[in-house]
Amino acid sequence: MQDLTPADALACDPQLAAAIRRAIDGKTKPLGALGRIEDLAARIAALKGTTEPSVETCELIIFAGDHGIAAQGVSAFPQAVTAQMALNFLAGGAAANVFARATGVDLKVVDTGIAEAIDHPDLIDRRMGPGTADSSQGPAMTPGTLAKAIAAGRALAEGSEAHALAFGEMGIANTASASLVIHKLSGLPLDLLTGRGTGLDDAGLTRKLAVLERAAARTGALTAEQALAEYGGFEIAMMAGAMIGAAGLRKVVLVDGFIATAAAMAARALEPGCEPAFVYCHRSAELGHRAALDHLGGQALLELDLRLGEGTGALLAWPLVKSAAAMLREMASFESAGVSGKL
Ligand SMILES: Cc1cc2ncn([C@H]3O[C@H](COP(=O)(O)O)[C@@H](O)[C@H]3O)c2cc1C
Ligand SMILES: O=C(O)c1cccnc1
Repeated sequence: MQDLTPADALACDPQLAAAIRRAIDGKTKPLGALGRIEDLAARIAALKGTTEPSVETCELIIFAGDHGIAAQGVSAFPQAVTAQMALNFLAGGAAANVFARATGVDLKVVDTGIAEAIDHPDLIDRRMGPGTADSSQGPAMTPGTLAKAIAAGRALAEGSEAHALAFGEMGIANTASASLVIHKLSGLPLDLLTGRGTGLDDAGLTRKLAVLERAAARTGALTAEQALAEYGGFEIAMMAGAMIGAAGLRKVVLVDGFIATAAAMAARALEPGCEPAFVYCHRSAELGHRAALDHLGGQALLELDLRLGEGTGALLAWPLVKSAAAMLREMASFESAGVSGKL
């Protein structure tokens, strides 16, 4: 990999950190009264390198791709749903479309490798192939394809004018892929990371865990590149690249649920300097998300028992992110408003 954000490039200098804290504490409110929105505002200001950050526009990029491991019966839904849902996104009818409209976010859909190719004028074609290979049998993709997927994701993020980028995904069986990637990157046990996804019953969950344990046993300790090539999806790899690209431009990265967290963990392993750009938007009800977030030291903004993906949790958190930045930029200080301080 070349030309990545240098480690610590996004770190905030102590003088600016102190100025941001003073600016927040000087606003017309009791000290700390905006709670975690203050912490969020401080992080955004540090990322943007100013006490008055502008974070007013957001775009959601949904990466769709299929997974060979779906053939092992690890999802409650058939693979055809990936293509069908991609068409639903393009027609504006999915949960992500509705939330994007409600929160004023532009939405793009990328084909990273849907099994059945779709012809639609608004679909962005970054096909790496007709889905990954079955990672319970061998590597999901070659190192060359992985590099192409990461580069494509970076370029997409770098081509966006939005101040913040949210990333969503669609890919039947991608909770299986995410569990394997997180397992290899974190060392957390698979049984803590393997959930019901789209709604497997008890027998289905037992089968899924057995498939994932077999798949994981094919390999030993892996680098982040190896973990993504062995077990990733095209959409997870492209999302990881997009997260690195967005962070390199100091865009706020809105990290969605379990699958997006797998991409964030990989992005952070590939480029540790990108972490300050990440806002963990919600904690998914998918088993394993809590453990993955704890491993990353990330505290999710929302806990709504969502377990959908598509970027839905990131979209719901966007008004919080936008409001936190606006607070710093627009809210009066005790001094400017002539409000008396604490007795
Ligand atoms: C109709 C429908 C819409 C979705 N939107 C997101 N997902 C979510 O479910 C899938 C992951 O779960 P699993 O690993 O169990 O297949 C992904 O496509 C994810 O985005 C959906 C799933 C379905 C069925
Ligand atoms: O949290 C997620 O990203 C998720 C959970 C279940 C199914 N699809 C996605």
